[in-house]
Amino acid sequence: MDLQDDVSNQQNSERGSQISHLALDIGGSLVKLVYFSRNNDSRRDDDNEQRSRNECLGVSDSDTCQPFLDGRLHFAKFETSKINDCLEFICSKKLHLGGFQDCTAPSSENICVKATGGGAYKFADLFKEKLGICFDKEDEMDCLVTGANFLLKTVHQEAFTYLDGQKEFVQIDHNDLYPYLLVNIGSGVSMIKVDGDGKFERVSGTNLGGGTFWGLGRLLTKCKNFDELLELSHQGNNRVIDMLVGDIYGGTEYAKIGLSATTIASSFGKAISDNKELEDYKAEDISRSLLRMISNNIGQISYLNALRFGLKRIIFAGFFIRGQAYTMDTISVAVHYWSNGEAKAMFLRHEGFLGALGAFRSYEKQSLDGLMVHKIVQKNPSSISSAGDKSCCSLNSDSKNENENSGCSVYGM
Ligand SMILES: Nc1ncnc2c1ncn2[C@@H]1O[C@H](COP(=O)(O)OP(=O)(O)O)[C@@H](O)[C@H]1O
Ligand SMILES: CC(C)(COP(=O)(O)O)[C@@H](O)C(=O)NCCC(=O)O
Repeated sequence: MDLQDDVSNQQNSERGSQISHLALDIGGSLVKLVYFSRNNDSRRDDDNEQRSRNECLGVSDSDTCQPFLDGRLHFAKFETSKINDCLEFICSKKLHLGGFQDCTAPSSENICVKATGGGAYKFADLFKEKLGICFDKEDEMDCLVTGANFLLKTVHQEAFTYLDGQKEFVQIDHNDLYPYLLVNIGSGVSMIKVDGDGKFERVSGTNLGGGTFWGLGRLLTKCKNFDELLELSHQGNNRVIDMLVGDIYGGTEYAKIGLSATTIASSFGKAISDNKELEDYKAEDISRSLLRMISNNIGQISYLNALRFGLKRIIFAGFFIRGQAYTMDTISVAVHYWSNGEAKAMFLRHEGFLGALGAFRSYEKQSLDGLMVHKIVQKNPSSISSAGDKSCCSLNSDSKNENENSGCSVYGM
């Protein structure tokens, strides 16, 4: 089944499903949306559609929930700078009204949607004006932690390590989950020591984050979008621009302090002596260097914070990572190198949706509409397949493309 079939299945399915509980995470770079659709139990057709969709997702029939419990989480993201696309999407799907479809519809000024991230404050008036909804604001750090704990506890094969091109899923014992360091690499970076559900402390952060990579990359390479910049980095060679220990030490290592000749001594350092202008460098090499610089730096600061609190597990999330092999490898190597192999870097398949998932979960705290997502997931992890609006993939690990993370449902980008 190709993507198009899948999308039309999805659309048919949405016609027969009840959409509810929209939650938003509006960050400095991206708006992330999560919403839930419960399949309409009275329609047998939907059973078949669900079945064929599950086949396409690699979810076996036996994994399918009973229709009355059955539901799906949908994920979507938009650039924050194109917030109007997001408003249009919500409006076209009536996501903001979804939770009330079966009840007497309240007047729109009573409709509150869970929202987190800085944009929950910045864009509150815009959402009120355009959609007539108000934001029920949830704390960003709280949501990140709730989202991370939710994924780690309930989604099968969510966390994995990535080293030397090898991706290995980690089965985390629920009783041995805490403490860990959560490093969310969004526009900026937050480092949070997590000790339990709702028990956490933001211990550090850095302003050299995903926004820095994308911002500098855009200026230096003239790339038009983030994916293009990432794509370029695949073909680049950072050694053209980075100053290596060998460049300083005449081709040899600095063995006394354990630095090999190929260690980067100074990111972008070669540019000071090359007598070259920006145009003389290839965009690929600039992108590679930049990606390495940011990833390395975050890996190192994360390790130092893990060391500070004696944490062995560092979980990296945020859309900067984007399931990128080179990014994950660089971060992992940095953590491994600095910790002498003591600490472990882990990544999440739903890396970019922690905040939105956390905001979504806060509906449950208020037990709205008897939402039983948690129970559904517990009962059957693979059945909360995430489906998007242009593509569809599963929350389980059977994704056709290993690198295709759960940010699978990408709409409007
Ligand atoms: N399509 C995209 N457009 C812009 N940035 C992207 C995109 N995909 C990934 N990114 C990266 O992800 C970062 C944003 O990550 P995210 O976790 O959404 O943070 P925020 O909450 O600050 O928006 C960007 O700064 C950029 O590095
Ligand atoms: C301010 C933020 C929490 C906002 O989150 P974001 O939109 O970047 O996901 C984050 O950008 C951050 O933690 N910046 C680093 C600030 C610092 O500690 O220096």
